[in-house]
Amino acid sequence: RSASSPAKDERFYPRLTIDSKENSIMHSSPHQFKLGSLSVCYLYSEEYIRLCNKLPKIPNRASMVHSLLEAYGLLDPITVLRCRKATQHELTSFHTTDYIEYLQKINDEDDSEKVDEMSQEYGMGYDCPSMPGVYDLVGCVAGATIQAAQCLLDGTADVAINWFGGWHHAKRDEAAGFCYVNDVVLGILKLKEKFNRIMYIDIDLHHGDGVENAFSFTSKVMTVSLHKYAPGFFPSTGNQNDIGIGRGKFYTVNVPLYDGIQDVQYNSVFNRVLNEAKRCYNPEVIVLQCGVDTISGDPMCSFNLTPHGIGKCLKTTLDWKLPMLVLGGGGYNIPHTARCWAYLTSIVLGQEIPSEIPEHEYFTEYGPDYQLEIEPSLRKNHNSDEYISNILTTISGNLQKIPSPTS
Ligand SMILES: CC1(C)CN(C2CCCC2)C(=O)N1c1ccccc1/C=C/C(=O)NO
Ligand SMILES: [Zn+2]
Repeated sequence: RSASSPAKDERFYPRLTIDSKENSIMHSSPHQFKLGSLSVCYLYSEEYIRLCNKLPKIPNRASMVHSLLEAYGLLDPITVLRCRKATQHELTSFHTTDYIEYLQKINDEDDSEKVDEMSQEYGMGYDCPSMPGVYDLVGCVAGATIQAAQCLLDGTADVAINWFGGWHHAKRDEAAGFCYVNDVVLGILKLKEKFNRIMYIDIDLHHGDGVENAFSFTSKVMTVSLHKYAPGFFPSTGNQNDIGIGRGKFYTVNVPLYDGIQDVQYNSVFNRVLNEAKRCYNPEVIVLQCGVDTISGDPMCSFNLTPHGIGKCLKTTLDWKLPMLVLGGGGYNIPHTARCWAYLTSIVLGQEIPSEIPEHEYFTEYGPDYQLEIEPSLRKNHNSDEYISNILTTISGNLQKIPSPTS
């Protein structure tokens, strides 16, 4: 135990027993996570999956993710929790009552013309089409992430997973960027009931603006976002000089990147920034938004990562042995998104899974290779080494200004 951090409860450390029967088929392969088994919970319900399936730009994605996890046997060692809907009171711990009551009003309205009159006021429109059942969806997404956070508060899990959450753009009083509710903010507010220093890490292609805005004034939550930053690219915020304000100054970290970045450079940036942020901030709990619209083959066609590279980021944070809330996010090549989140789940479990996609209901979607691995594309990388080095210097300079805990 490092002297600086108070003696931590055993529950938050991975138990180093090797339960050979149900868990962790251990191989010595190089990328194999350390021996040991974490207690992991996963939030799910039929209604939740059905509602997520209806989202216009990611049809059926929730079912494909869930089915692949099942097919690989990844849910066997996991506590699968049926998620409940968030209450209006829970939703308004971040969102305005007006906005939540608006969602309730349009929930049963399927005459989209009538809805569209009110829509513009609450961010509903092209990016966030109003859809029947939107309040039910919002309740499930938020309820699942809040429940996942509760597992970490109770210590009933070391890692809590909600692959159908991670909607990081929603604002308190409006939908934004395809996000109707900011379940990430709601989960962090739940964690704040017990933890004093929460680190939010966002590796989605897009800047985690909604979460950053919610906590830019406080040092209780450090937000770190790595994302594409280019003129006109949504949400067009999150440059390296965006570092938080007031008491939150230096507790917002942004790593703006250009198209074409691949695993090695991305992992190097991630490890440098996150290990320094951890050393300076000494977080008690981690929230990781794992949007995978950064993968080669995603229609966003921007970054050029593979599940292996994203997996290395997850391993870096798992090695800290802190309780973790793991969320989904973007990912518009649906089979690739399922491949990636299945692979990340296997890393959390320290369980090796075969490259062959197992037979299951959506098997045909994984053609023509029917393999788990994804190769990088042959695309130019616009991130020069000097650009990266300058960004790292700036960020390191800012992190050094965080008062050390003893002061
Ligand atoms: C509507 C979708 C979400 C889908 N999409 C592409 C992908 C494939 C088909 C079109 C977008 O660019 N979108 C967006 C449109 C406007 C604003 C934001 C987003 C995406 C946000 C995001 O991923 N945050 O993490
Ligand atoms: Zn995204």
